[in-house]
Amino acid sequence: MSKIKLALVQMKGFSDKDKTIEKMKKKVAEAAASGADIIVLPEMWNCPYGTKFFRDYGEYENDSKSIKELSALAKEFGVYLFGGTISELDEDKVYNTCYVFDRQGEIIGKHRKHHLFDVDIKGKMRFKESDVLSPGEDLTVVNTEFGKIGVAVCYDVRFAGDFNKMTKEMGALAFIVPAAFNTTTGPRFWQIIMQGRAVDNQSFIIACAPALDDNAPYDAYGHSCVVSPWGEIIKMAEYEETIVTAEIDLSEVMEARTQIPILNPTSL
Ligand SMILES: O=C(O)CCC(=O)C(=O)O
Repeated sequence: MSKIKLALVQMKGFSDKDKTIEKMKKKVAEAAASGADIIVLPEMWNCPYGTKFFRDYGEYENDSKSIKELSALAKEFGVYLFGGTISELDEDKVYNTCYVFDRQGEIIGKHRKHHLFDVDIKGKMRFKESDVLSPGEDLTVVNTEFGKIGVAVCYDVRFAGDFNKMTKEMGALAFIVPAAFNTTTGPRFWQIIMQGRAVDNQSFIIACAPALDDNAPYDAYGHSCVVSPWGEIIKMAEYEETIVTAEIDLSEVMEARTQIPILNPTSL
């Protein structure tokens, strides 16, 4: 079984988390109605994007309304749900965490953002996630009925070596990237990075981002996308709310890797 129907929920939230959770439920129902096997949400979908919000919006895993709702949705619609990210509290630490649910609503993976977005772009933008967030330690590849899928969160996508390790050592055939690029770095880097990771791993890249929201403190770039192992943009959204659907065939990964054997160069 190599064909997968995808639905990426490019949404914006409210400052009221409960209201955002209700909206997310409607969007996931809409995505499921498209026949999706895998539904993906954006980075920090239930929290305004900013270091001053992360702790307040955080949830402990064993008492998390967001996780309960995501699990129930995965089960109700019988889909894999890559639950974007939420702010995860663990003792005194805060992580930016993606939970992955199978068709029964069980958690099959959890990825804590590994590389924190600490940048100082002169005259344009300063962001220091490490003021509040702690970095995750691990790379994450989950097992699905379709094959192995790597998970990375936003800035993680810039680290080509990690992706290469997930491909070569951990068997990833596709990557799901909940992200929230911004209108400063997005226009310059988003597409080229997504195509870069697709081409250098000969894998599908599936990236889901929040929609741009004039009322939010952070200017999200949107542009959720699906890129093929050949680097083709199969689908890419613009800035507005939308659900990006696409059907991909994982057999293309092995075709690309066989025809251009960069991952196993001694095989020729
Ligand atoms: O890498 C970038 O340019 C943006 C990353 C980002 O916005 C994030 O990690 O939240």
